[in-house]
Order: sequence, then structure tokens, then C-alpha cells
Amino acid sequence: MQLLKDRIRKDGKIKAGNVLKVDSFLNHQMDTDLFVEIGKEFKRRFADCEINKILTIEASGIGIACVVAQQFHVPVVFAKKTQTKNIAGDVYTSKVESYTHGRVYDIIVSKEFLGKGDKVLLIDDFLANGKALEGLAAVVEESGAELVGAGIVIEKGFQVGGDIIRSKGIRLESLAIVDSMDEETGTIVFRGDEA
Ligand SMILES: O=P(O)(O)OC[C@H]1O[C@H](OP(=O)(O)OP(=O)(O)O)[C@H](O)[C@@H]1O
Ligand SMILES: O=c1[nH]c(=O)c2nc[nH]c2[nH]1
Repeated sequence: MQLLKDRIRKDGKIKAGNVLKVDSFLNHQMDTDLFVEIGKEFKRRFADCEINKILTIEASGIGIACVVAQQFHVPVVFAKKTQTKNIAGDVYTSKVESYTHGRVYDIIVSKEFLGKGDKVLLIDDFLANGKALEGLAAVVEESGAELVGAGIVIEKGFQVGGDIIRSKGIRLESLAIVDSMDEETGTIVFRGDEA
């Protein structure tokens, strides 16, 4: 998605630890005009699919999931990383190692909001080592719902997540795939853009 790649080149900052900082428009401050375009692009890419629910994981996936869900006119469910008094009764759980928090969470989704008969699209802002998507896919499997595919805004293609998810046979659509990024020079190479 050219608009997104241009914005990453303009405002993205490469940090130590293979972190691409895009918090000025994607996952802290959020550019809602860009989000609307992202929502439309996922709708275009998954136009052939029957989807009745979007599943994401807090925190950074939620905003993106909402604009995608608005395109499909379906609800969003987000996996919670901490138990709250609001969730009573039966839950699906899975372990997810958070990329930026550096700890493992027992994610939870209420059984009330996901189950057999649901056709689920996973949405998240980043794909790095694949832990978040693997945890969400495990929750979908436990629920008996059908996993239609996964939509990612930025995939870091030099990390293992994309290969893991594709090798499981999950349809994965990433709007921008970063094949390499150089902290010293600030250079970002996107898949498909190589000279
Ligand atoms: O492919 P992975 O290695 O799982 O990395 C991707 C995940 O990492 C981030 O979550 P994180 O928990 O770091 O931060 P957040 O709370 O801002 O969503 C991001 O939002 C994805 O969910
Ligand atoms: O802002 C972010 N930058 C990243 O590089 C990343 N990887 C996983 N999650 C991430 N979030």
C-alpha cells in the first residue's frame, strides 16, 4: 500500500532491537484519515471472504481493527492481556509473549463473543515473531470458529512471524512488508520495491 509505505519512510524511526517506531501515526498518536484508507484496503483484499467478526489483541491492534470492522459492518473482539472484573465466566486463553513489553501474557477472550459458526479475520498493527497472531489463532481454534485469514499493517519480513503464519496455511495479507531496515542510515527496504 503505497500511501502507507510513503508514510513509514517519512515518519518511521528505526530503533535498537529491530523496532520500527511509528507512534506518530499508527500506534500511539493515530492518523485517522490514514486509518480509514487502511480499512478500505483490507476490505479490498478480503472482499472474496465471508467474515462476521474481527479479532485483535490489545492495545495497538484495536484502532486498526475498528476501521476494518466498519468496512465489513461486523463487530470487533479484542483479546485482553489482563484479567479484569468485567470478564466473568468462561474464557478462551492462550499465552502470548509481547514484543515490546518483554513479558508473557495469558490472553483471554470471553466465550460469549466467539464460538462455532463465527468466521474470523485477525487484524493487528505489527507482525514480528508471530506470537500475537499465533495466540489469536489458538483462541480461534479453541472456540471452534473458522479462521478466514489475518491482516497486518506492517510486517517485518526479516523476522520469523510471516513464515510461521504462512507455513500454517493461514492467509496473510500485510499492507507493507519491511525486508530490511538500517538503524545507522535510516534506510528502509520494502518487499517488492528492490531495485
Ligand atoms: O509478531 P509479534 O512478535 O507478536 O509482534 C507483534 C505484536 O507486538 C505488538 O504488541 P505489544 O504487546 O508489543 O504492544 P501493544 O500492547 O502496544 O499492542 C503488536 O501490537 C503486535 O500485537
Ligand atoms: O511499534 C512497534 N514497532 C515494532 O517494530 C514492533 N514489532 C512488534 N510490535 C511492534 N510495535
